Amino acid sequence: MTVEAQPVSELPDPRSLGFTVVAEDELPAELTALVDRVRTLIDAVAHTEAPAADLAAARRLVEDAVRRVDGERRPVGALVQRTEFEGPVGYGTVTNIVEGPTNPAAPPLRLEQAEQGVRAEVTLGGVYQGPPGLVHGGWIAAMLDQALGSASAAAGMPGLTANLTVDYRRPTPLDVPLEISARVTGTERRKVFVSAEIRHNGEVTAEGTAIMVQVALPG
Ligand SMILES: CCCCC/C=C\C/C=C\C/C=C\C/C=C\CCCC(=O)SCCNC(=O)CCNC(=O)[C@H](O)C(C)(C)COP(=O)(O)OP(=O)(O)OC[C@H]1O[C@@H](n2cnc3c(N)ncnc32)[C@H](O)[C@@H]1OP(=O)(O)O
Repeated sequence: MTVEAQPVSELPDPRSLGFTVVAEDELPAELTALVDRVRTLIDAVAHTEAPAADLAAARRLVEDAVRRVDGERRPVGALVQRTEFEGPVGYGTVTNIVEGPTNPAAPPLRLEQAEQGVRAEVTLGGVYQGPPGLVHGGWIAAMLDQALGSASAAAGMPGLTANLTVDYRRPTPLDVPLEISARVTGTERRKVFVSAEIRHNGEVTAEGTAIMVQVALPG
């Protein structure tokens, strides 16, 4: 495959483009702890068979919690900067639905730079269920998309997904560790070709390929 696209070694500082940026290590520990507990709450609520009185009491506590935290808000589109990704490519939206560190609706996924591309381990509980005991196929696609986009960004070529293909090879079970990995396989002009897999016990359960298109940034 031809290699005409080059990594964008000099991405502009997103702040100069009007983005709000927060460094991940500057997120308050109290916020990340709260996100973690709300994830636990979502899972508990989704599965509870508690008596009505306990449900009503819990609802009142949640209403109180909403009053406490629903004050000043970060703007939608705010970016988080992950400093362990080398160079100016470690940006993502802070509320990204698949990996955003402040988003309790996101799974506890954290893609890391690997020898080739990116990789992560994640365990998905019952709130990610599609068929009984299995991860929803849409979430499988979403996690592959996130890994594919991150592999492109980690290689210095952030872009938007133009095309995504998913093959579901085996059922992907809930409540067990899953390994996700992705890498760049080629480039052509602004197109970045990427491939990714999800594995359980070393066996591929799903694989995806995508074309990410590098979007021209001003500056
Ligand atoms: C300093 C940085 C500041 C900002 C940083 C912000 C964030 C950091 C970025 C990454 C973050 C890191 C992690 C990744 C996170 C998440 C991953 C999830 C990603 C997504 O969740 S993303 C949302 C879904 N995604 C969209 O919302 C895209 C909607 N779409 C469009 O916005 C346009 O469609 C676009 C831009 C894709 C292209 O438009 P365009 O006008 O720029 O370019 P054009 O059409 O000319 O295509 C150029 C070449 O791509 C080929 N091409 C185009 N489309 C194709 C297709 N479908 N299949 C096969 N090839 C295709 C053409 O054939 C041509 O190829 P050729 O060079 O051979 O002629």
